[in-house]
Amino acid sequence: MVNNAYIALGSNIGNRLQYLHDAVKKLDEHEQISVVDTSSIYETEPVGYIEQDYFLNMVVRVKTALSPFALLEVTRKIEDDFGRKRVIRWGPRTLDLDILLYNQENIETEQLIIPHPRMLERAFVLVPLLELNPNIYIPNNEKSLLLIIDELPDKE
Ligand SMILES: Nc1nc2nc(S)n(CCO)c2c(=O)[nH]1
Repeated sequence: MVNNAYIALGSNIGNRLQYLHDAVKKLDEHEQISVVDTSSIYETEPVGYIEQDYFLNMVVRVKTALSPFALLEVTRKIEDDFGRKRVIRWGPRTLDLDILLYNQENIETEQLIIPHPRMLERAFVLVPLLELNPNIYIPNNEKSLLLIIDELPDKE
């Protein structure tokens, strides 16, 4: 059974573009993952934590035979391979991979929550996601994503 998943990538340290490019390549090189679509790369203002450098963000669509948990292990390994130190939660990072959606499933466990719990608050996720699929369905959400983006609080 081939599954469809969307993964958000972000980087705001070092050669951000190279990190994103290499991470997408690593995903695609995995024998049970193929990257079938990649969004544009967006420069975005950091949200969440204190002053950080701007991020480069993108979203990719993958086809995979892996379970959500096996896919999570692969994304965590790629983050670690790129020297992602989870020193400060929400702090600067060489590379961040977040599983956004997996088929149209709802998953709520300690290690993994899908749909990603903060994705509807993040223009840096929703905009590239809509680029890939303007009609994307997000489980447990009935609101138009464009309306959600419009209503996101501006940086004060
Ligand atoms: N613009 C932007 N802000 C962020 N804040 C955090 S935490 N992150 C890491 C994603 O979890 C980002 C990000 O990727 N982009």
